[in-house]
Amino acid sequence: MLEVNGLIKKYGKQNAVNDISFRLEGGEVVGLLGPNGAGKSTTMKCIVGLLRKTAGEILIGGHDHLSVAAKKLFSYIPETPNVYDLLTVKEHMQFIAQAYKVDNWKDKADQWMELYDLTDKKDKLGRDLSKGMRQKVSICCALLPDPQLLFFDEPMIGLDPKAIKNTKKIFKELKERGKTILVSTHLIDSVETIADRIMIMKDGNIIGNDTLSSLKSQFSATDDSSLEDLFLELTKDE
Ligand SMILES: Nc1ncnc2c1ncn2[C@@H]1O[C@H](COP(=O)(O)OP(=O)(O)OP(=O)(O)O)[C@@H](O)[C@H]1O
Repeated sequence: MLEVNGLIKKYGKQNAVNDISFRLEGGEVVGLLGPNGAGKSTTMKCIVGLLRKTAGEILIGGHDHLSVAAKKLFSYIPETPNVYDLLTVKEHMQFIAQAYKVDNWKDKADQWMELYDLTDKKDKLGRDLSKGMRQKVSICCALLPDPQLLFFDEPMIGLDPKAIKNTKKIFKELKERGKTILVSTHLIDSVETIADRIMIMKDGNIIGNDTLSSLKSQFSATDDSSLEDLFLELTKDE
């Protein structure tokens, strides 16, 4: 579903992403972890075409990632939600529904807005929404087209506890429905139970990419050590 080969992204002379390669098979859920500045957001932004890559090849469903065919396959939830100042919550849904030709969009949009407590905010303008509400709108917009592949960059940031709980539940449901998910997060427990694989980045490199149990055995962690213990061990400065 996703193939990244030799991705390099430089900001000026600095390599933010340092020649990384990885794949996501259809139906896989992969947790992308790493300390601040590791290159997680840069990697995602290059994949979804928001940043121009310096080098490398990225294929989505076998199509170049910048092609329309690729864009039809995925949704992206950015680390900072961008909403349109002058569209209401409902108009955001309508805009996405029309762009992605979503059937029966009103019922689907109502369900997502209800789940994220946005029903009574549906006529509020984007510019009048709180940070958490913007994040909720961003998530609803990404879920509405029901894409095969979802990129979540720090989806829990700014969400209230109920929305965090719902989002974890949605991850589980999406996984059960065979969706492919790449989720970057610092809330390690939010991916520990659902991720088929964990990818750990540090200084622009992938320093671990395997199932949790394989990572534990590779790095001689004990069976009862958590993903958090493993993460801290792998990313500690020498
Ligand atoms: N627009 C930019 N211009 C210059 N350098 C940047 C820019 N954006 C990111 N960087 C640098 O690229 C590196 C990777 O940043 P990135 O935002 O991808 O990390 P991250 O893993 O997502 O971090 P965080 O967990 O803090 O969100 C960092 O060293 C950062 O300072």
